[in-house]
Amino acid sequence: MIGFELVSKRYEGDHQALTDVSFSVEAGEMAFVTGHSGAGKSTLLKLLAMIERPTNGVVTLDGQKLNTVRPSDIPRIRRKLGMVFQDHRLLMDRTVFANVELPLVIAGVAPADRGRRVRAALEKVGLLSYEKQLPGSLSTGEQQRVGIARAIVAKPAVLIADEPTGNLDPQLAMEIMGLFAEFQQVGTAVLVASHDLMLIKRMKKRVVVLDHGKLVADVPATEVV
Ligand SMILES: Nc1ncnc2c1ncn2[C@@H]1O[C@H](COP(=O)(O)OP(=O)(O)OP(=O)(O)O)[C@@H](O)[C@H]1O
Repeated sequence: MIGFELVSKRYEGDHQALTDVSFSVEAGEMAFVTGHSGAGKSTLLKLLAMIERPTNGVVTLDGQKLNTVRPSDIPRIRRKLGMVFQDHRLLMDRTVFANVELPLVIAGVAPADRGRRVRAALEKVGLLSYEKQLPGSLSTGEQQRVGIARAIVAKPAVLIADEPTGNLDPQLAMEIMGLFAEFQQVGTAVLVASHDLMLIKRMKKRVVVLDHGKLVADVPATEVV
């Protein structure tokens, strides 16, 4: 579902962020990508989201090579991808409902279908009764869950998250990770960048470790102790 084959990324100014990274994540699999600050975790996710392009190597999403995608095709391919950010990036002047509905509007889903799907996503994250509220009236953890509802409302094949629990307390962080694990169980490929090693250990999922842009370990879920 997600494939990296000898992927390197060099930013302008000669900064080598990733070097020859190869791994894949299958449908129904969840993996963490971890490593020190600056190790290349965000860059890896940005390549999948087509926010950045690799300098070398091949990135694939659902069998499609992203290297040769034309700019006009990017929105269509991005629909296969749900993205969650640490700072959730919600529209603060729109209701919770409108925020979660946005990907469906962009995808051209008929208004009659949107309400049902938005409510299903909000129910999944336990926020059904908040639909008419503005994000500012919600707690940080609740706002993060709205971001997750928005990421999954269009039923993406792949879910990626960049430090999604960065500013949450440990209990909430576990709850959010539990939600990701649920999506894995229904067949979504889930890739989460995090430097929270305690949390990663507790989740007992596969762990891909980056060090200065190189993949230095790929620990299967069964070997996470
Ligand atoms: N747009 C950019 N231009 C130049 N260099 C960049 C750019 N984005 C990232 N880098 C550099 O690439 C390296 C990898 O950055 P990246 O953000 O992928 O790391 P990270 O592992 O996500 O770090 P953190 O945990 O601090 O978010 C860093 O040294 C960073 O300074």
